[in-house]
Amino acid sequence: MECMIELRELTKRYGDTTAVDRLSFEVRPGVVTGFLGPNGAGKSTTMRMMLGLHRPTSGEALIDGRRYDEIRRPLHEVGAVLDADAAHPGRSAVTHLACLARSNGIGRARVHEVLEQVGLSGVAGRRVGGFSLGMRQRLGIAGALLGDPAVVLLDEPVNGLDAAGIRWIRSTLRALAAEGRTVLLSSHLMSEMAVTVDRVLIIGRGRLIEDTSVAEMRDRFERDVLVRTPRATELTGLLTRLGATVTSTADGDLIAAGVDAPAIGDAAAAAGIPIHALTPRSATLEDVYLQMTAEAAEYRATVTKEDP
Ligand SMILES: Nc1ncnc2c1ncn2[C@@H]1O[C@H](COP(=O)(O)OP(=O)(O)OP(=O)(O)O)[C@@H](O)[C@H]1O
Repeated sequence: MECMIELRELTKRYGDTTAVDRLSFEVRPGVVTGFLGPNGAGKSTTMRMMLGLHRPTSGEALIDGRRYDEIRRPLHEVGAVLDADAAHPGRSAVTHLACLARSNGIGRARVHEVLEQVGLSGVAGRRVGGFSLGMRQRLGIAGALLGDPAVVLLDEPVNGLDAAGIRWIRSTLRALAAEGRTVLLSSHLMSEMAVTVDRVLIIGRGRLIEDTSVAEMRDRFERDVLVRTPRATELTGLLTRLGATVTSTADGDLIAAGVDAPAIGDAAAAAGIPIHALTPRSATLEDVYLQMTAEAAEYRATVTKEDP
């Protein structure tokens, strides 16, 4: 079942625009991976190349070592939701899935299984046109799961969903990953990704900026430590000698950067200085993400400005 996605120097140019620029990364099974970047970063173009819908200018996107067009029964290996509105509005959910199943040699029993899995059994006979965005998104996922694929790709699945919808997507994707599947979803919003994914691949202007875990990202960008002590002057001197940059707040608390909380606690204990509070303050993931992608976003703003 385990199936890896591998991009090798994947590149797509449209005239003068390089939408995807020598992108190389791996997406591993068993975890939920987020594919993040500002609008226009190249996420959709990359996903469409993975699915054989766009031909790369150069490089390749491989799923389990093969290009999408070399996969014999694609729906059984890769399930994708690129657009929540892919189903015909006049059709019922069950008819939509039954057509998809039939054209891929999948039995009708599986249609009912996936409807059950996404919680749409009760509305299976209703017209898709009357579905909410959340229901359409569930239907899209049901279609992607029809062939019991090892790889699941979703383009902006949480876009526009309410809190309950996001929670449902999150638990569904986690369950799929826990079964050993490779799950990749794109988004331009870090805040939504932070609670949904384990790993993040961040791109800007078609290039890879970061390939890391959400936990690492939080740790790496831990900013400073707030310290409360009745002997602030003494502790400031001590921490400065340790190489920290220390400032004080209007309340008399200290903000120390350049040393971590355990080092501050140990130094204070060794010197017999009481500590009343010791709070590491991390930048929010959203801050970090915006900082990382600022250059790409600025570039876009400039390009837009220059457009007639
Ligand atoms: N068919 C096309 N012809 C010309 N340029 C294109 C085409 N498709 C995409 N682009 C350009 O390629 C770049 C990447 O677009 P893409 O849609 O892949 O970004 P994205 O990260 O998915 O953005 P969003 O978050 O807005 O969906 C953009 O600059 C876009 O204008």
